[in-house]
Amino acid sequence: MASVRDNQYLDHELHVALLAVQRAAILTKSVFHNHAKGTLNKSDASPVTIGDFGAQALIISALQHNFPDDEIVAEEEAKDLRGEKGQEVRETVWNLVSQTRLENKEYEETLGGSVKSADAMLDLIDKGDSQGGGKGRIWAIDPIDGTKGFLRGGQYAVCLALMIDGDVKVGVLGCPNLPISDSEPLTEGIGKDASDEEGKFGVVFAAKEGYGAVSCPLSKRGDLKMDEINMKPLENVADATFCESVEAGHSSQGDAAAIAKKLGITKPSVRMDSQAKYGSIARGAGDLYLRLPVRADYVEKIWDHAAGELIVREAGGMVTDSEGNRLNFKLGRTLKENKGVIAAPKNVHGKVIEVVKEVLGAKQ
Ligand SMILES: Nc1ncnc2c1ncn2[C@@H]1O[C@H](COP(=O)(O)O)[C@@H](OP(=O)(O)O)[C@H]1O
Ligand SMILES: [Mg+2]
Repeated sequence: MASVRDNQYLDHELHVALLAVQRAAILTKSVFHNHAKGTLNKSDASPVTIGDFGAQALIISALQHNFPDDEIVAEEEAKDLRGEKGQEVRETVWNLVSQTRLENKEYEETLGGSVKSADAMLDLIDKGDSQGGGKGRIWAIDPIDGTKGFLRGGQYAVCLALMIDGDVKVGVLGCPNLPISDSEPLTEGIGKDASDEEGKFGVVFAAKEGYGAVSCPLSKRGDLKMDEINMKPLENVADATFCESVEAGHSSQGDAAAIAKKLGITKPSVRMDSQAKYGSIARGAGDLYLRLPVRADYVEKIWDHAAGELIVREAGGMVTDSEGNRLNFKLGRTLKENKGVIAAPKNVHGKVIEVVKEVLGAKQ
């Protein structure tokens, strides 16, 4: 198979996405260390809010500079930052956005450099209002996925994906709190006391459709020392390690336990927030990702899955909803036709879906 590094198809898109995610992750890390740990004085803004707005502004700025005609579906909007009421938060976010840059000047230039003004920053944030759909080039952004994990010092991810005509073609996940090494066991997080030092934690996952998946250490320079990643071969599904949400409201932990039991799985689940779950199984640190609907009326958002879904597929896995259907990114900002997500190595995915259907079917 051609490698994600040795061809030119969507190369510039992948390059910009990798740099943009790294720059945004520098901002979220700084928000965690300077704000989530208590130095935010007057706070009607949560650290999550500040990090979300800042990361979204920086990513959209890079996309607009390089691909001005592309549409963008992003989670946040700038409404609450405008006017007198939004002044304090706006200034905090602007401070961060105007100060955050990659240490490598050439890379920073590729991203178009700094945002010009606080007003320009608000307009950039609001460029993420596309309604999505199955036509043309559309980027999906989740500036901080796993907001609860972010606050706990657990896992979170800066997520960016490019869809062309509704198919995910490029996906990048920045996971500041995952171990760099692809061979480290699954971990929930590094905790509130984690140091900001590079070297042990912080990884970027990336994939281009048809060309495989890679990981590289997250760096302040934006360096891209990428290694190919693959899902771990799994002959017997009973030997699997599975991951699921920390939040019981996001995925039914009871159903997951029942499914695991029926599959003969004896290892306890690893609970982690965000699309770090997709990255972790893609690099073989775990085998399955089970996301089982808790509320029938919840619709998954495209920015919560686009990048991770491609990364797992390109690492040799299969991703579907709980009925075995591929996730459909052509329907707007949400995955309105899909319920739940099941990601697994190709050879066992069918078996897992069989059991998921049995367990969920028995509840009806
Ligand atoms: N009832 C629900 N069911 C499933 N997912 C939900 C949910 N409520 C919120 N979410 C989504 O779950 C995401 C986190 O996923 P996970 O549980 O895997 O960490 C959230 O992303 P944000 O953290 O960006 O808001 C949010 O979009
Ligand atoms: Mg999210």
